[in-house]
Amino acid sequence: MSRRPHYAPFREADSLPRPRQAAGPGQHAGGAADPAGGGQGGRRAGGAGDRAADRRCLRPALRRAAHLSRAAHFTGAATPVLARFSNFAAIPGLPDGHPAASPRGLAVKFLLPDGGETDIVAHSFNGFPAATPEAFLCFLRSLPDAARLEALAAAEPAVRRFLDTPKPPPASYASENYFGVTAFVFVDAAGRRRHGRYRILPQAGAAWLTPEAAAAREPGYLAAELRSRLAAGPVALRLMLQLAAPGDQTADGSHPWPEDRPLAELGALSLHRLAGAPDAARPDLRFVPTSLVAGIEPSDDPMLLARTLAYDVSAERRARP
Ligand code: HEM
Repeated sequence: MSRRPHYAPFREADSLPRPRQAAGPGQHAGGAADPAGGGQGGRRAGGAGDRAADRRCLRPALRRAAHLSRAAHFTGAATPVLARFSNFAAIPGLPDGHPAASPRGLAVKFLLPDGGETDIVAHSFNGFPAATPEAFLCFLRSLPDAARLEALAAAEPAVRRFLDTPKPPPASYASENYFGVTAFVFVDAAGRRRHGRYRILPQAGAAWLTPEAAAAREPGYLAAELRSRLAAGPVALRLMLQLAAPGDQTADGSHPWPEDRPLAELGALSLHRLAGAPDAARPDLRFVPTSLVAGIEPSDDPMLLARTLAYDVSAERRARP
């Protein structure tokens, strides 16, 4: 099915709703991953990423609002988007119900009227096991060795929290909460600057399976569920922005801000159908957190530069014949 994208601003009164509780993800699963080779998220060249691009991309419609940023897609008409759901761990063939498949990823590309693009890359854990690229490399290198990983967790609270926080398998990619983790600076038309972190939340609320129930499902149950869900109607998600309070640190995505920070509603994402060619077949398709437009600027988080470089290397390798 295919519908024209639609987009409409929320009422002003809706733009700063009360904070809501983030979903509680669950137990970690490791998974060897090499940032240069494809890294975190299971989208390495020739691996699960290709499959994800083929089966889990959507060309949806975005309906949104908000006045926190002068970015064109926050202030104009409906903006088409392309989204990709994914699993953690760069392990081709890993079943969707495997513990190492969490956290789940959701990347969104806004296809702007002037031909430009801007991306959001989010995952289903409100944090990250590392605050710096060096610490993330250390984490990745420790994954194959349980004793080394445990020693790292004992020394690094962010690793401990990532491993110990439950990350239950979702009932659907569309029933998971996604966190942008990295802060950005949002600049409005008057030049006012505020730090914020994206969240993408299911309109109908989150729903998870028990690990046992997920393990009993078919290996690709999430892709199959998404396909049948879209045949019945659009996936409805809320694009939110958690706003920093004065003094909140903005350089460390491994530390979430307190839940009492306000959540602004930027708009509604409506995903209508699986992407067809040429989007699903684009070998160079990539979602990069520093693909920004006027009105959204990078924060002082050092991960941003490392991610930009790593995602480009990964996408280039994937595009190679
Ligand atoms: C230094 C830190 C990081 C490195 C080196 C890294 C590396 C990578 C690489 C190489 C990819 C594959 C990109 C591609 O092939 O197109 C990727 C994808 C991804 N990463 Fe990271 N990552 C980092 C931090 C993060 C953080 C903090 C998050 C939290 C949201 C995150 C979430 C994701 C997601 C959701 C994807 C899949 C995006 C897609 O579908 O294209 N990563 N990462």
